Formats: sequence, structure tokens, C-alpha cells
Amino acid sequence: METDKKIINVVAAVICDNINTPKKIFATQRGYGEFKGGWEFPGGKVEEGETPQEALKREIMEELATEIKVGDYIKTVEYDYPKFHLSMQCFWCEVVSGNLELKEHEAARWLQKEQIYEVEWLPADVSLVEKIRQIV
Ligand SMILES: Nc1nc2c([nH]c(=O)n2[C@H]2C[C@H](O)[C@@H](COP(=O)(O)OP(=O)(O)OP(=O)(O)O)O2)c(=O)[nH]1
Repeated sequence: METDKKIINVVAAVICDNINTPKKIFATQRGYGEFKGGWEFPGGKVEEGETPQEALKREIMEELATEIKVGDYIKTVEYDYPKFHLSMQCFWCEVVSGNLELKEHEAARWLQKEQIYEVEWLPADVSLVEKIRQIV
């Protein structure tokens, strides 16, 4: 990793049907910006003073108008994009209330194990997706 590169700290929610026995995961397609059209796990940048869990709950409420429960930590993705270094903490999550309305995203899909590579994941997500595929 280049030392002069900006580090962006992000949290991502792997929203699943059931946190104890996940069989389906919720993927979203970015609706704007540099990575528009790429598929990801909803989430975003952690703000100062927030825990990762607080950041995730805030982001999912903003992006999907949905309240989530944040469960176990999955992994932290470290990925060097040309313009920044991404450090992304990922957690299993479950819907508590709300309907996963797409406020910012272009599209969304619930994916089962065998469908997981049907969408074009952002480059940073590939290692996470592989780990999840071994679990669901
Ligand atoms: N939320 C999320 N971001 C991801 C994933 N994979 C990945 O490379 N990213 C990148 C895309 C963005 O550069 C960054 C997330 O920041 P963000 O969601 O706040 O995105 P943004 O650039 O639209 O920020 P902003 O305009 O809202 O400030 O991390 C992922 O699975 N989920």
C-alpha cells in the first residue's frame, strides 16, 4: 500500500435473511459516482466519533430507510484503488423494520449462493464475496 494515499474507512452491511443461518444476501447497485453500476454491500464512510455499528445503522437508514440489527464481524477488506486505499469493515446484518427502499441505489437483488457471481461486484468486494459464498 502506498503510504501517501488517502485511506477511506468504510463499513458494509451484509444483510441476510437470517443472521444465524444465512441463505440469501442483499446486494445493491451503485446509482452514482465513480463506481456507478457496480454491485456492492450497502454502507458508507464512518464519521468521527461513531462505532462501526452506529455508522452502519445510520447509513442503512439513509440509503434504504430500514432499521437493521448488526451481528458478527466478517472481515476487513483492504484494497488499493488508484485514487485511495479502502479499508472496509464488514458485518452480518438483518432487517429489524422497513422495506429496503432504494433511496440512492439503482437496483438491488437478494442472491443465493449459486447466484452470487451473477452481478458485477466492485473490485474490492471480490475477496469478501468469496468468503460469504463459503458460508451461505
Ligand atoms: N458501501 C460500500 N462501498 C464500497 C464497497 N466496495 C467498495 O469498493 N466501496 C467503495 C465505494 C466508495 O468509494 C466507498 C464508499 O463510500 P460511500 O458509500 O460513502 O461512497 P461515496 O463515494 O458515494 O461517498 P459520498 O459521495 O456519499 O461521500 O467505498 C461496498 O461493498 N460497499
